[in-house]
Amino acid sequence: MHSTGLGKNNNLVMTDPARLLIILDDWARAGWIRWLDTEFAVFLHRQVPDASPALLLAAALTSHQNGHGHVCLDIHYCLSEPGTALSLPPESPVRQPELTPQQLLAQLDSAQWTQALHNALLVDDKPGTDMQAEAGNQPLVLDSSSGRPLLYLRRFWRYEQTLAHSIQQRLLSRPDVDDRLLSSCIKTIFEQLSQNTAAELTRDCDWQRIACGLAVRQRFSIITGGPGTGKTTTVVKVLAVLQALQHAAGQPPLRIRLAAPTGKAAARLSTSITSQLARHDLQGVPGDVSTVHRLLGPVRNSRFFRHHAGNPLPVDVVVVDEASMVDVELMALLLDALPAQARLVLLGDKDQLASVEAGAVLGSLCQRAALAHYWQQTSDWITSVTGQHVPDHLINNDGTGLDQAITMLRYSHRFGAVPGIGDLAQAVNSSADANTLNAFFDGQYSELKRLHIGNTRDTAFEQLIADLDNGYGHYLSLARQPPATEASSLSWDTWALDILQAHGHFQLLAALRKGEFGVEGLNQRIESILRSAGLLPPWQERAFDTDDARSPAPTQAAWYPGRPVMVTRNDYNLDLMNGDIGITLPYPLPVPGGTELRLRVAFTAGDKQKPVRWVLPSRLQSVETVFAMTVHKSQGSEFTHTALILPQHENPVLTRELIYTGITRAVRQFTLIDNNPKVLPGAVASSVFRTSGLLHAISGS
Ligand SMILES: Nc1ncnc2c1ncn2[C@@H]1O[C@H](COP(=O)(O)OP(=O)(O)OP(=O)(O)O)[C@@H](O)[C@H]1O
Repeated sequence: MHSTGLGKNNNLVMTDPARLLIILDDWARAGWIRWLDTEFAVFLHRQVPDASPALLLAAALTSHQNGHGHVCLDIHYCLSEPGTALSLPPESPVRQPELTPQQLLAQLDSAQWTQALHNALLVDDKPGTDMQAEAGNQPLVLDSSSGRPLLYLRRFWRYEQTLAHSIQQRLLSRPDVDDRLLSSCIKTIFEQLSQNTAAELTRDCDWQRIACGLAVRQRFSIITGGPGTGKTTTVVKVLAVLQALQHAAGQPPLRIRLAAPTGKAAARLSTSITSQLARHDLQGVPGDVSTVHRLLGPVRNSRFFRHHAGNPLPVDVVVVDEASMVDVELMALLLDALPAQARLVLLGDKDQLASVEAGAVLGSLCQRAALAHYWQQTSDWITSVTGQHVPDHLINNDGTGLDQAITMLRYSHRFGAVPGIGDLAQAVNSSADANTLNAFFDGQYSELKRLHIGNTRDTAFEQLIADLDNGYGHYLSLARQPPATEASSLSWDTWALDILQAHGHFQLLAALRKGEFGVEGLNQRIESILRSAGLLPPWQERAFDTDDARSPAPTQAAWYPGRPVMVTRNDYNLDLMNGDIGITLPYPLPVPGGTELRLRVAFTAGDKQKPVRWVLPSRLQSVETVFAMTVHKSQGSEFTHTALILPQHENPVLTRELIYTGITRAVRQFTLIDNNPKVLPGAVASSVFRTSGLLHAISGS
């Protein structure tokens, strides 16, 4: 076993930078932090050799926090609850370090640590405002303006300031809107498009109308709500109202762009809006949705985009769906590229897992959404324009300007026939206890099932996976009935589209990556289950070259018909986005003397002329098998039947947000697979706390 060689001198670590670096090295070897985090501290030490160990430790932990989705290190939180704040121990540590971060942090107090951060060469401790942000050149920024010392890498601090400044500006400069005209347009559009379900008519307050009014009234607004609360339905009405106002004013139609963070989420929004457009004549409301990256225009082989403050997007309105998945950098770049006059409407579920990258922007902005905090004058305006009355307990004259721009939709229309899924998600969200959670699976809801399995060799698990109606057997049976080799390319495309659609029928989600209950172990196990069931070809180990089955190519060993893969990195050359799912299938290709079937990966292309893109497997640089998918990767997707498998032991990765996100991916049926009765309630009791100074930067000053 590796030893740091420090022996019992651990109490000297905080007095000697060299010893601290040895400890950081040990943490990286133990898999508790990344090498990048350790290297960052080493780099700073080389630049400024007299930087204190406490500062180097803070720098490494700030970098570690960025890797866990936080924009900064919250000094107080880190000292008071180091395990939770730093998500340590990690999901699958290599080993226990000689001295854990928790033990080392116990040697520090907040005043001492903050004091050690005052180093003029490395830390900017008077960062001022966004406008002066370029002035400092220290790599770290200590922002104490909220009363809590927060340590940032300068890059992230600048993104947050840019965002805060831009949102503030938009909130301050409202567009000119004639309230009487707006009121009449809302009335007309809602009457024209309303489904008028019994549920809708019996509720006291129609939040969708309120959301519509507030989104039209401002240049920045957020519509948040759980699954099926009508975010998409509402935004279509917002856009229809905006175009109607333009029309009434004799102005040309607004230039509207719709975007989502992943290709999959973009396709889902496009499908939803297109189906509404098919039912109603909505002039000027587009059905095309692009990814946010594509909207900004990526410049090949660089981190830059064509659109930025110097070359703004030619738009009047931008709508971003699934905004909880947009990280602080991308959101800052988007706001930067948006003309000052344009409206931005963010849609998303504030309770879902945040982006994997640093910065839970939507979650931070919507922290106060449940209680609305509308001013009396906002409430009066809402009543006069939309006819709705805001309940008294949601009115608060101490609300912020940002509060006035946020609407939370509170009634789900999605789960009418399958209320168990929505009710369970809500119970998870409100931290229900073990008994309440268990009661959901006692048979009262046919849409909720629970499998207790000790390991993945359990027959019940095997049956679930291979099931022909509700498991992977569904799409794989279709995949085993290809058209005739000589059939038209349209027949092959139609077949592939049916399979891609059938694949969305069932998905197994996992919380972890490693181990028997992590996606890696599960993918192997599921492959072998499906092979034994005769649903996948038997030649697992034999290499199957993608263009010639007779010449094995070791690097391509994993390709076989039926293999589902997920793209893990945007590939602009192939026009595939992170999160896109393809299925490996045979495809007829001309060869001398006839036609032969070769393996290709079929992706939905979203193009009526060419609905399927058939990609040569070897061209796919970053893909992984996706029989099991992490809950993180499942965001922005939904599946008719979703199964969530939990590990045998509690783990810091398991949080309320993760369980909620997993459950809400289910449309008709949800199956929980677990064994240890403590794991579900333990996860539901622990919530992700994303440290960020964004809310204070917008509203606190
Ligand atoms: N006011 C309403 N009355 C009746 N049905 C509604 C209403 N609003 C939305 N729906 C229906 O509820 C379903 C979900 O709506 P929608 O897709 O707009 O919700 P969402 O919040 O965008 O969902 P998701 O979180 O899944 O993206 C749709 O079938 C829609 O037609």
